[in-house]
Amino acid sequence: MTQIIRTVAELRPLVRGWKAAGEVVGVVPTMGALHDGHLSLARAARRECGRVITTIFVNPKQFNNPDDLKKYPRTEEADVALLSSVGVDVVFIPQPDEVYPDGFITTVSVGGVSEPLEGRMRPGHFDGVATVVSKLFGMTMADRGYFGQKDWQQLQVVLRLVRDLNIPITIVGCETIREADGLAMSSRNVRLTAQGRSVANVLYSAISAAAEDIRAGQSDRMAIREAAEKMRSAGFERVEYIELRDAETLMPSDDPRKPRRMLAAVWLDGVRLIDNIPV
Ligand SMILES: Nc1ncnc2c1ncn2[C@@H]1O[C@H](COP(=O)(O)OP(=O)(O)OP(=O)(O)O)[C@@H](O)[C@H]1O
Ligand SMILES: CC(C)(CO)[C@@H](O)C(=O)[O-]
Ligand code: BAL
Repeated sequence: MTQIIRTVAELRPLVRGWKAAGEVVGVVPTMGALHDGHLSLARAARRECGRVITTIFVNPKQFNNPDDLKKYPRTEEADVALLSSVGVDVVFIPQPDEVYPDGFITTVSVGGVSEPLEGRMRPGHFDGVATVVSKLFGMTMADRGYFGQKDWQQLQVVLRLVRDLNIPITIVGCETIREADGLAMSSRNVRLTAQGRSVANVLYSAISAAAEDIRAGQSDRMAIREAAEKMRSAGFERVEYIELRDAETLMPSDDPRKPRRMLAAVWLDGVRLIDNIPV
């Protein structure tokens, strides 16, 4: 039976009971509007943990764009049904005034890895993420936290956060789940027009081809330029960035012996899409 819990006061005794019984507790933080990408995290948690909590909270502090926050899809009832089908124990839906009560003034800010790419394009975004994730870890007292590789930089920020602050949780990074044509699943995909949706997969196919070309010896810069060109010809309004970075620090890296990641953010139909792949 999946239980919906909306307050920390109700959640805490339940989790304390589980822990006293020796159960491992997993948490899957989300902002709702769930799709198969989220459910894959919940399924991984279900396989690996005795108890699973999925949190749904649209965190205002991580939206640098008020319009994006206003338009963020909210589908609570459907989300709870999907999580029940995966066998999640608790859907925790904290209320904004409990997460950020009057007088709340603390910000958790992770240096370095938060700064480039998404951090530069969405000022304040990772402070918002690091602050709410720290709170969700504290509220749920989970032993394991599940995050998607689709938000690669976010995953690296969270790994750094728990290491630097000695938060007693193991972070698990789960593979990106894609539509049949390769488009990474995202709650924002529903805002694409039919025409936009029909070309959106060019984001993944173009960066995949670039990664392949780099592995075959083409220069990083040339491969990236060709990928950007493909997206523009497919009708993308804007290629915000395509970068090849050190997979962990997200700093520029031209050393192919170290794990690298190609990360991109683009605009299509007024929707901002991101994706990333190993190189
Ligand atoms: N396609 C996916 N594959 C694997 N994990 C995913 C996928 N999409 C999202 N996730 C993960 O699910 C968690 C919650 O993400 P979130 O609620 O922001 O969903 P989203 O679909 O990425 O939404 P958004 O469009 O806002 O980026 C994050 O850890 C995120 O990385
Ligand atoms: C991790 C997260 C739930 C924090 O609000 C959010 O950034 C997300 O959905 O990826
Ligand atoms: N998936 C990361 C959350 C966000 O875009 O705000």
